[in-house]
Amino acid sequence: MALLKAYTPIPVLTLASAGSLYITRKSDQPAWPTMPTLTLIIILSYWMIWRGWLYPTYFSELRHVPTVPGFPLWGHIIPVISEECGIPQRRWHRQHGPIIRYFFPLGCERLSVADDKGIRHLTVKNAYNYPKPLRAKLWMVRILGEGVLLAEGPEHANQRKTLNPGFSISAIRSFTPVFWEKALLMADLQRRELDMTGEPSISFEILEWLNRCTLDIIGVAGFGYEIDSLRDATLPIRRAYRLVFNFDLTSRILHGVQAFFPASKHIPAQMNRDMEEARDIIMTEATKIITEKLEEAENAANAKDVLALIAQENMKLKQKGEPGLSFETMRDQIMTFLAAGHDTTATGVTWTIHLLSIHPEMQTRLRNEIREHMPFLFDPDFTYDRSMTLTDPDRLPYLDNVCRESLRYIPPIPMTVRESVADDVINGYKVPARTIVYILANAINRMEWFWGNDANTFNPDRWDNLPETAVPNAFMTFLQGPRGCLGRKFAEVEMKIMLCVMLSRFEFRRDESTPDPEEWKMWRLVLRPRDGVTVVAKPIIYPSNKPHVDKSVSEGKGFYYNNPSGTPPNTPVYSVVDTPEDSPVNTPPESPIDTTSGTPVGTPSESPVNSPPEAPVSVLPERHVEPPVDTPQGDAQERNHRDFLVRRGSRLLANIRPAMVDQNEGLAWLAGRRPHY
Ligand code: HEM
Repeated sequence: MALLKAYTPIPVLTLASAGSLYITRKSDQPAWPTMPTLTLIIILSYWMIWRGWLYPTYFSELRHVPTVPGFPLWGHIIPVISEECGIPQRRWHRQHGPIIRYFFPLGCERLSVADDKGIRHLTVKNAYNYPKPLRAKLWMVRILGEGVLLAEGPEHANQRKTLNPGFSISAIRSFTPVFWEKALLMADLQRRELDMTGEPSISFEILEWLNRCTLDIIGVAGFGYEIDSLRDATLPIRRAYRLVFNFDLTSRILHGVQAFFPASKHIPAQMNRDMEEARDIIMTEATKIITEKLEEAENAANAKDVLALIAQENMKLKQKGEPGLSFETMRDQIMTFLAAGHDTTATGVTWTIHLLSIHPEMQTRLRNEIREHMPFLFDPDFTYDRSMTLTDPDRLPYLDNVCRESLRYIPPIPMTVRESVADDVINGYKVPARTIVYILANAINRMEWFWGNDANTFNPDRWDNLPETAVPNAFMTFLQGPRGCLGRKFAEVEMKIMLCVMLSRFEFRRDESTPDPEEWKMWRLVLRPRDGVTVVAKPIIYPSNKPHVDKSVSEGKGFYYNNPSGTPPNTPVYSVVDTPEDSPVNTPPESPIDTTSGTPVGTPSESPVNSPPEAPVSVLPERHVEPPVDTPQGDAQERNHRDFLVRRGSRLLANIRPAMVDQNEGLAWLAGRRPHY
């Protein structure tokens, strides 16, 4: 039986050849063409009758799993490839329950798991029994490199441990000035584009803008490296990612084929040439980053960016007398972060802007909240430089709700695929080794048994009043467990800051002359709108002069608005000071403990960052004006900022410190907080 269900064609081919040789000899027929013909007939019968019908129907160990009706020979490939990724499974789960079996052609069995217990088993309890299938890895490695995303087992655990400090709350706080600066630069450049048209509003394709913005952010925050694609959209690195996401029909077909037959990457097709070109460009950029920045990173004592962590790991190994990390390992890690760290967040923000553009009342409500907490963003004279510390975006409850809901409703990574290494049991069903299992965020995030009857509705307010069934594993956007997204908190803060800036600068409505992006969601690593998202953007503020982006922005010196001279203007500057490190707002709340594994449910035990801090939901913190104070941490940033103000002779208009949530209030919301996603 084991031989007959063998997955590799070699035993089948050997058996078929031996069989045909035997028949040829017995029947006294000439070897040619009898033997090859017979071999072919035996192989076809094996695949069509045994693998495509008898085995999955009557013999497979998975036959007891609720199965989607259909004939295994051709399986359910048509809905799977013709519909949006995850939609057919969403439907099948509704019909057949939380664990289902369906087929790819020739009786290839697939499982999809969509209940709390099953997901926890796959992602937390027995996560290392479910690595990514080799085929999927071979397909992704060309663009992502062999970094932490594709490493497995102890190698993965080790890499993750090395990289974890780069994604701690304090590290992310140190990156926020970069988020602000790049988001403000993007808005300023968009505004300049609008002003050049002389029209009162402009149609933007925002996915491309956001991709450039997030690419520049990961460049600086991850590697201390200015990519500056916001200023130059034609940079080869952006072209590389555009090539990867080419959605013409042949590319789509070939990408599909490659997921199963990696050797098809050698077919001389345009898509393969594009992928090779993209890979070359990305590798060249990653090589440039290492060459230019590694030495600097090695000497940056307290830096926590990805490159500094790689450099420190490298030095540690060398001090132990080991050869250190190979150049390829370091380069691949950079490739992983370049890809994983930019397209995902850009897609998430794009979908959020789209959803807000079709729900204007939510957009207005969110803008009002941003105005209330961050009035400086609406001040035409506001200027920014990296030494300023602005309001923590985690303090805006409705913003938090909108982001969570948008990421639930359209998860940028709609699915992940795994293959069991050893026999296992999920929810009482035996899962033999080499079974392909899917975790489909785009199905799970909308299951009624988690979210209630309105699971299919975009409703940010649900997060204020979640049903008890909405457990952490109901939200699979970032996955969970030791293979969950390492950059989750990074992405959440980045996303919020980009939204604050964009919504304070523009009012967005859908451009009705373009196709509905929700109807054309295409999946290639991320679930993106095929033609991007085009929105009509109308500016919120009209300063007396035209906005001006000073070249010093790209040199890391700051964002100067409305100031053609390029020198920081002598105008009021708001300094909105963040809460100190020890404030409950910045403390990651605990997750419920999984009694079996002893780890927080749905949270990788070694990663503090999968638990975003939550803002108080019921009581908005009061704000009052107070003079700048030195925090116990000796907030150098704040001191620099004060020096900056003195140097420029600027009048400090307001230094707003959001009222610290007092001890009791903090405890109250910690006790009554909502489940943590
Ligand atoms: C909204 C934005 C994002 C989403 C939805 C997202 C989602 C995910 C998901 C679903 C995975 C698991 C993939 C799999 O194993 O199949 C993942 C892994 C990962 N993500 Fe993210 N991600 C986002 C942003 C980021 C950012 C900004 C970074 C880095 C700065 C990042 C770094 C990573 C890394 C390194 C992994 C691999 C983790 C591991 O295998 O241990 N992600 N992400």
